[in-house]
Amino acid sequence: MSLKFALNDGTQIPWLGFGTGTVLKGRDVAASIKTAIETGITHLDGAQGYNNEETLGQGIRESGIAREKLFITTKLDESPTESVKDALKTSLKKLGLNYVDLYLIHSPFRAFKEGKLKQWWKEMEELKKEGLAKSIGVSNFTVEHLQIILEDATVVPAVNQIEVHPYVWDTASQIYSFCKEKRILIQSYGGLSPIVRVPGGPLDPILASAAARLSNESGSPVSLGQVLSKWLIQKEVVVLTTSSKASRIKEALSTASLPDLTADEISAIETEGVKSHKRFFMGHVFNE
Ligand SMILES: NC(=O)C1=CN([C@@H]2O[C@H](COP(=O)(O)OP(=O)(O)OC[C@H]3O[C@@H](n4cnc5c(N)ncnc54)[C@H](O)[C@@H]3O)[C@@H](O)[C@H]2O)C=CC1
Ligand SMILES: O=CCc1c[nH]c2ccccc12
Repeated sequence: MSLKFALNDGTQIPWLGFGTGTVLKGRDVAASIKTAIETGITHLDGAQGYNNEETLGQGIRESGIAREKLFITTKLDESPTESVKDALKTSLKKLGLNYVDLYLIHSPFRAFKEGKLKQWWKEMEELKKEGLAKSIGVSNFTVEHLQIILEDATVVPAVNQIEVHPYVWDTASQIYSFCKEKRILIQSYGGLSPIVRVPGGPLDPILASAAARLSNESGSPVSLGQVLSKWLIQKEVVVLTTSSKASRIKEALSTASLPDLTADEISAIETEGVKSHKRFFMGHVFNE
């Protein structure tokens, strides 16, 4: 049985999601999606803005897996040209689906500037009521953005998808704590940044020493990436990653069953991480 986290609306979400943004944005993802599903992925993360929802849907169909076995997310663009409902209907048509498991507001930036955050959230709540999205949530929201929609919300966002890794833990931890208190699950993206985007940083020796201990204990090789993902799992944070290689997907999937990191290892990862702030995605939100 693979690990799932509970959402505040009573549904469950697989801890690991396969992303179709970043390196896959604008590309034909059908083959990657089929490989991911055949390797054991059941959670797929898409977005209107990734411009590949058609081939995401194609990959799902070609995999032959039953719809109800999958958890599928897509996101409302930051500057949609249609109403929120029409935008989701367009996404569903492209995906070839009747509903998504999770629909997210991709970014608060534009709606916040135009004073439309509350109105967008009301429209999101309607979509959930109509069953077009089983769960609804947000992405790239700071505490300030969340507080605005929570003032009038009848549905608390199920998730907030943000950049989380040790090099942004100084700011991400504040959003994480607020969301924990409100029972909003955090989904992390960019989680492998310390090893894929800025390798050689102060975190590497700590990741290497934890990986060596876990390798000894589990009897099979554990990578630095798995240590980063294990850190997130132990915080009950969903991990979004991507790879066209079945071997890397297999490795990622096996992370949940590794022995736990110790409290000292977790503390060392966070202490070293916050010494070296490096943000890769949420600059448009935080203006850093
Ligand atoms: N809501 C938002 O604003 C954003 C959402 N996302 C979502 O999150 C997903 C994942 O984001 P990423 O930053 O790409 O994830 P990530 O930080 O896990 O990086 C993935 C990269 O790492 C490489 N990789 C994967 N496994 C590896 C391993 N074991 N060793 C070394 N390299 C490895 C891959 O080739 C890929 O280039 C996106 O596809 C998208 O769905 C991403 C960015 C922003
Ligand atoms: O998902 C990654 C970053 C992001 C935030 N808003 C958009 C819109 C379109 C593509 C990517 C993104």
